[in-house]
Amino acid sequence: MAESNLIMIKPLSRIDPRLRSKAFAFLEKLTEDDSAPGLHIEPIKNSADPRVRTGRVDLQFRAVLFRLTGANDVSYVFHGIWNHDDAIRIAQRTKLKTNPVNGLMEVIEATTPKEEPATSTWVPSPGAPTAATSTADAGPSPATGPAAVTGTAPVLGATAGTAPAPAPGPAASVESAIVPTRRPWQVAATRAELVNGLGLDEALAERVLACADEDAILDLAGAFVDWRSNALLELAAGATVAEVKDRLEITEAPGRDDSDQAILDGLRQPASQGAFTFVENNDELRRIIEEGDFGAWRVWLHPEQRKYVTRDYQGPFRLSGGAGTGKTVVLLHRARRLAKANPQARIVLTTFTTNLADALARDLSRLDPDLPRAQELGDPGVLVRGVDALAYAAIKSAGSEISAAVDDVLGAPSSHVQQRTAGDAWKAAIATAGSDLPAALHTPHFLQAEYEAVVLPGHITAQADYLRVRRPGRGVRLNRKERAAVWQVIEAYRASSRVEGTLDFAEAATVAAAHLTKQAAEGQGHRADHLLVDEGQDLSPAHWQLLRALVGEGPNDLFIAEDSHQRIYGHKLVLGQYGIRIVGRSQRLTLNYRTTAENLHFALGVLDGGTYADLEDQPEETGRYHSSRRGPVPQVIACGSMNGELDTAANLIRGWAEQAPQEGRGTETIAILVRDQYQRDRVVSGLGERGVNVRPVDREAVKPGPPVAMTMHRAKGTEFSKVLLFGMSEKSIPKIVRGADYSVDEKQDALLRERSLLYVAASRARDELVVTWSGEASELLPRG
Ligand SMILES: Nc1ncnc2c1ncn2[C@@H]1O[C@H](COP(=O)(O)OP(=O)(O)OP(=O)(O)O)[C@@H](O)[C@H]1O
Repeated sequence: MAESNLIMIKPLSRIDPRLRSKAFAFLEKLTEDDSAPGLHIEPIKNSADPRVRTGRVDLQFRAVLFRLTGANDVSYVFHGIWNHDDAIRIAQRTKLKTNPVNGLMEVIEATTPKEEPATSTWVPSPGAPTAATSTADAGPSPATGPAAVTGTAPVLGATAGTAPAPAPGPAASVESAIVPTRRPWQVAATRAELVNGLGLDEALAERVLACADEDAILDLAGAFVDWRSNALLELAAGATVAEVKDRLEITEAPGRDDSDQAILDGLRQPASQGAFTFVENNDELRRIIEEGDFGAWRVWLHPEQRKYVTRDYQGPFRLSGGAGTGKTVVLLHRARRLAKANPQARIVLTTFTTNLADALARDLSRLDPDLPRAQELGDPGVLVRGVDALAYAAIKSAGSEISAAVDDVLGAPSSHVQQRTAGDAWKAAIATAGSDLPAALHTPHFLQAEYEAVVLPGHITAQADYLRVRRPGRGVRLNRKERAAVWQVIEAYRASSRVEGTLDFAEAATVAAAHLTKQAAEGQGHRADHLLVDEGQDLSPAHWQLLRALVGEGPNDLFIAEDSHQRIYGHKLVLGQYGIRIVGRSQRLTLNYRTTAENLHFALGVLDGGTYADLEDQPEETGRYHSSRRGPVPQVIACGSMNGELDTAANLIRGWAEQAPQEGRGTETIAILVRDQYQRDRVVSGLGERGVNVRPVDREAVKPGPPVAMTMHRAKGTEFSKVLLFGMSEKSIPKIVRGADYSVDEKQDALLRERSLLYVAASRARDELVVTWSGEASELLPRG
């Protein structure tokens, strides 16, 4: 009996649900004893690679594998499962090889069996994807075969078919020309650099140079499973050969032969681990098979992601990246890496809302169900909490000692601060004490922003201090009289909260930070060793003060994931002002895993016209991001009336829901996103009247069942296969942007947040995106 290792290939690991249990049983047996008679592990006559084997999954299906003999053990590379005849043909033609320049392993398909594999000719297997309509069941699988298992030129990442969206209802006109798709492209490298520097063979280099537009190079990238897929994607995004090598951590390793050991060595390089993984045990194998492509993030990290997971930093680090570039995935893996390295470490993983924190907690369990989890702030293990929940936990654990911090921040001691201030408290304070306020400042929005950006962070408790405080980044200038008027309202607000025994969220975070800072100054230490922050762009000054106070300065103290294009709450700020000095420790992820290139292009189009700065106040550019996947161009549909728009939506959702089972998905992977709860409920009832059942989602998680409707804010952190953005008319832009009562700066910032909100919403769509409105279209929609 001979145990063996198993190496799974990323895109081929998606196995038709009907074959999952058989595939698992087969592979489990293979790792226990590859000579077990039921497996029928057999070499193939006239095969291009003598290492190739087929194995019997059941009467109809065969697995194709490669057997590698290392110094001490045997490993199998799992290539895929096909119908018997296809499997034999693929096994005859496919070969593993070591790249002569960089030593990485490659999967090559020979044009004919036993012919020296045509490394110089890329040969798509029958039915392999060549255009935007690549689907998960491309390849030689029969109708009953494994939809996800393709030929040697499989599709990367496509999880659902890309059938055109069902026709819109009556009284609607499709404005599909809004999004240009084909963008001209030219490789930023010479032929010699591609061949001698990167390691592409001559023919592939030729094909790369011949690609005239983005579609062509993306299609070419999708034809490979090994390191070349990511390398071509980087080239598609405009990288030079030096940049590709740097991002994928490709080093030169000439002289490696094609021996089994050389191939195994090549497989262990970071550039290979984005596509190949050594399966650790049967539990892991089961999860890889069961989760298929949806669990790919758990197993196959892009070399850049891996770098940010494993590297140590001597202080705060900032990882930026557009929607869907895998920032959250990095955070989850990094939390796990830190917890495994030191089980006693107190690791806090936090984000802006409770919903997002719940999603992080669920995904961390998916990543590693056995990871030690902390229940309370200060316990060893990983604690996952929303940032406001951290503040309240710190306040609760302080007991009556919190009184001094309340005094410090608010100017009067109190330990009765567990309740939250009512949402309309600023309005009430303006009504009580706002008579001297100029009209432009007469808004709860302005006062809350002033309070959170200037008053609380500075621990200002007296009018005299407010009158002379610096107000960087606040836009609106205030003279002395205006400041006095603002202060009167702030005092009224504080007085009312004092009577009620409440704190608002920003006050709670500031008070908690003050308490923790004092404790640390008294030598009582900090509550956490490592803090990992998601959605950093949405956090307020008080949050950053709290986070800085929770963890002492030191190695791996703060790791911040953020995307300033997705700031939909709060105001722009600069981290350095809150004791978080990044200086030179920031990097960006650019490969979008979630959305198709077409949807990404649309989403990025929404951002045009806004100017953005990151958390270090550096300009943030749009347009750097690229996607590995292709799909239909988003449809934008103008409707004559609300009723017409509802008819269109009903048609569309009905059609998508019918397609879902054929595409192997539940209907809850379809979402309608709207601007607010009122509209959400209106859509749900309007569709109900048209016989289409849609479930409104609020705070709860999305569960298997009918399509869902939710607000664009709630959609943050989620993703769906198909998304309808409903009601994208000019009227959907809220009053603060249109109304006369607001200052120019406030309006501009609010408009920027609206753009970001639409960008967030559009970037939730993995496969298909449709946008509808009635009346006048929102000015934020991209124009063709
Ligand atoms: N290495 C990977 N392999 C496969 N899928 C991945 C990988 N990394 C991320 N993904 C998938 O891409 C999608 C987006 O990932 P993630 O949520 O981490 O991105 P994000 O940058 O945090 O996005 P957002 O800013 O929009 O929240 C998820 O479906 C995730 O599973």
